[in-house]
Amino acid sequence: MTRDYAAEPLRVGVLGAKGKMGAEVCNAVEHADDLSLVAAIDAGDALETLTDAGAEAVVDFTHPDVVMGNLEFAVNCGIHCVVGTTGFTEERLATLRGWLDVSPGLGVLIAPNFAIGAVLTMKFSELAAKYYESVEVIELHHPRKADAPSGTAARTAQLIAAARAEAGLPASPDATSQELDGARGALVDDVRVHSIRLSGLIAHQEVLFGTEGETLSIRHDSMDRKSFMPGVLLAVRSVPTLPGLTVGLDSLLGL
Ligand SMILES: NC(=O)C1=CN([C@@H]2O[C@H](COP(=O)(O)OP(=O)(O)OC[C@H]3O[C@@H](n4cnc5c(N)ncnc54)[C@H](OP(=O)(O)O)[C@@H]3O)[C@@H](O)[C@H]2O)C=CC1
Ligand SMILES: O=C(O)C1=N[C@H](C(=O)O)C[C@H](O)C1
Repeated sequence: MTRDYAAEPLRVGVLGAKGKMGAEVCNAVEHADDLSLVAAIDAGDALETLTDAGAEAVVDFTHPDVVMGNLEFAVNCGIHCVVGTTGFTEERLATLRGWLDVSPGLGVLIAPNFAIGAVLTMKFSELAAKYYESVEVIELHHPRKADAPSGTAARTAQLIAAARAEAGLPASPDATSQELDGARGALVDDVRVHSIRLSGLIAHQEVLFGTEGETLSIRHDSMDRKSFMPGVLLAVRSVPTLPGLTVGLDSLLGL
């Protein structure tokens, strides 16, 4: 029998519930009439709490080191997953697809960034990429962030690099021949990415394009973690009807 989500709220569990994002997600789910928070789990808590509580979907904002274990448990238990945690390499995505192949009907949605403006920044950057000979990405975050570059910056660089490759563009021009280690940032698929960590910041990104006589800057700023919540709630409501692996919010936003 098909589950009628309109008649009964979707039962949601949150992993990383005491963290900066997890606490915000718990609050957002609690305030949504069509969702019910049935489990709030943090480090040291048993994952079985999810199944005991009858969770139908789980949201993971934990840590790159633990997210795969969490997802393996949830997928094995037939729980749909929405994932904001970073650290998803192609290898990890392939592993996930393998798990989902034997779990028909189950959905996992992973988004490097749930803020609408950040999703648009990635899309706009992908569109602009083929028109400029130079590009560099700067991401700026709070100093408690574990990973660098950010998942968003890595994804942005990959999208730009793919668009440049398709257009037949070579690497951005750069005459640097003497470099203090790290001064030119990290290379992600041939695109330079620079990571700033600064107290007072939350999550920010600027993509700089340049060609003869002009530059284009595309910038997004999340000044409050509430900026991620509309995207997270959209993903939670959508994931039960999105079987398989979905990466990014683009398709849910009609992009
Ligand atoms: N996609 C997006 O839009 C966004 C993604 N992120 C990403 O989300 C992740 C979390 O970010 P943030 O909330 O800032 O980080 P926090 O460190 O504030 O929160 C993570 C929480 O997860 C807990 N945790 C650790 N291991 C487990 C586990 N095995 N099971 C359950 N909980 C666990 C941590 O506990 P403890 O501290 O005790 O280890 C902590 O409370 C990061 O990867 C970040 O990059 C962040 C913002 C937006
Ligand atoms: O750790 C964070 O804070 C953020 N992490 C995500 C990332 O690495 O891209 C999303 C956003 O930038 C905030």
